[in-house]
Amino acid sequence: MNKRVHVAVGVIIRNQQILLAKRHGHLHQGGKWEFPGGKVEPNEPVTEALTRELQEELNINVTASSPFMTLSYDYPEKQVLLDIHLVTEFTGTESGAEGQEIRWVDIKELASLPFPDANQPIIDRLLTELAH
Ligand SMILES: Nc1nc2c([nH]c(=O)n2[C@@H]2O[C@H](COP(=O)(O)OP(=O)(O)OP(=O)(O)O)[C@@H](O)[C@H]2O)c(=O)[nH]1
Ligand SMILES: [Mg+2]
Repeated sequence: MNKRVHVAVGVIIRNQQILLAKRHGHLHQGGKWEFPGGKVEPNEPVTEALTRELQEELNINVTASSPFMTLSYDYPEKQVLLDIHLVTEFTGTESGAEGQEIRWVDIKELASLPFPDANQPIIDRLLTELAH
């Protein structure tokens, strides 16, 4: 029996663009684009996990965020609970602090990129609610 992995995920938005990172090839769902984030530690508040992960992965400091949606998804080998937050303000200059490729992408372009299977509802909502 595996436990569902709780993941803090940041949809970082600025000027109609979203900041994506490419997952390293050896990781789960490797080679695909992702919204930066990572596992919530035991007893850690999710917003704290979000801030910590984006500091570690992008070297930025989140200064404004709001809950966007949660999503449970069962991969054959792993069950995740994605706790997705919109990040609307941050300080610092983004970089791939763990050697990963990063990219700002127009919201409308999201539909044409490969994401982990769990992400489809996020993409759909961003396209219908935030693209203009
Ligand atoms: N960060 C992130 N993880 C996602 C997304 N979609 C998705 O299915 N996941 C899954 O959520 C899980 C947790 O992500 P993660 O980045 O913390 O995990 P990881 O196992 O690579 O290790 P880590 O704890 O060292 O960061 C992974 O199995 C990943 O495939 C997404 O958009 N962003
Ligand atoms: Mg991560």
